[in-house]
Amino acid sequence: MSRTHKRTSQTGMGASLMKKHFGQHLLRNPLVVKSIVEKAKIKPTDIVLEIGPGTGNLTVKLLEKAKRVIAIEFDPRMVVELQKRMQGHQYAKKLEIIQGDAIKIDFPFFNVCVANLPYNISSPFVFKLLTHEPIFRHAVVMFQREFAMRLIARPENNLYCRLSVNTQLLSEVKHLLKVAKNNFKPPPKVDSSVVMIKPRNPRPEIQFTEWDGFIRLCFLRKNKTLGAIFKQKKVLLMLEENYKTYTALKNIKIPKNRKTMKEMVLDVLKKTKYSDKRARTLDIDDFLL
Ligand SMILES: C[S@@+](CC[C@H](N)C(=O)[O-])C[C@H]1O[C@@H](n2cnc3c(N)ncnc32)[C@H](O)[C@@H]1O
Repeated sequence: MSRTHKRTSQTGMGASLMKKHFGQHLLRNPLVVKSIVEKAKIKPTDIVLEIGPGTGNLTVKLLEKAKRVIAIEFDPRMVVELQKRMQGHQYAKKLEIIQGDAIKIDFPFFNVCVANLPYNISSPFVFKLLTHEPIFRHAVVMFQREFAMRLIARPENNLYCRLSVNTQLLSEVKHLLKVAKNNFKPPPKVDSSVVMIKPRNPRPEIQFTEWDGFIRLCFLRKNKTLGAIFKQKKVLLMLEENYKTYTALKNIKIPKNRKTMKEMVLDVLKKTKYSDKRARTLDIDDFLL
C-alpha cells in the first residue's frame, strides 16, 4: 500500500504533531468534505490523485467513489497516521500512499485530482497541474481565498495577474465553494475557497516557459503601458535570456536569421496597437495575438 517516494492508508492526531510549515490545517467539518467530494464528480472507474491527504478526512470519502486513490503526503508522521486509520478499512486495498513532496514527484496517471492544499505550494502546484501530461479531466482544489480569486480574476479586476492569465489560458477555472477558517483544525489565519480547474483539451499550442516569461514581464509594472515596459533595456535583456535558457533547456537550435526578442515584441505591440495598453486591461486572447 505504500512507498517513499516511497509509496507506502479520523485519527486523534494531537495538535503538537501539526507542523506549521506543512500547512497542516485538517478539515473538521464533514459537510465540507462531502461537498468537495461531490463537486469532484468522481466516476467508479476513476483514478484519483490526492495531494496532502493528512490523516485521511477526504481520502476515505474519495475511496468510496473512486476505483483507486493515489495520495501524495510529505510528512512521514501523517503517512503513519493515515496507515493506522486505514488498517482493516474496507477500501484499504484501493489506496496507495506516496511519501514525498508533491512538487518534486512526477505525478502518476490520474483522471481527477483533489487537494486541500498546503497554501505555501499553491503556485508551483497550479503550474504543475496546468502543464501536466497526459491531460486529466479536472482538479478540485482548496486554496487560500485570495489565491483562488487571483486564479479566476478577469481583466480590470485588482487581482488580475500573471497567474490569472496563465491559468485561464490553459484551463477553465471556476469558483465552487467558500470555506470559512473555522472549518479547519487548527483554523488558518484566512478563509479558503474550493476551485475547479479543468484543463483545456487540446492545450493551446504555446511554448509555456517562454510564454510565461513574456507574461511575467507584461505584469512587471501593473500601471505601466506595455510600450513603456518593453522599452526598458533591462526587460529586453531578460526576454532574450528567457529565450536562450528555454531553447538550451529544450535543446532547440536557434535559427540564424531569427528576430531578436526586442524586434518580435515591438513588432507585436505595434501591430496590435497594444503599446498604449496596460496588461491588467488585456484578456487572454489579446495576449495570444
Ligand atoms: C491542509 S492539510 C490537509 C489535510 C487533509 N487533506 C484534510 O483535508 O484534512 C495539507 C496536507 O498536505 C501535506 N503537505 C504539505 N506539503 C506537502 C507537499 N509538498 N507535498 C505533499 N503533501 C504536502 C501536509 O502534511 C498536510 O497533511
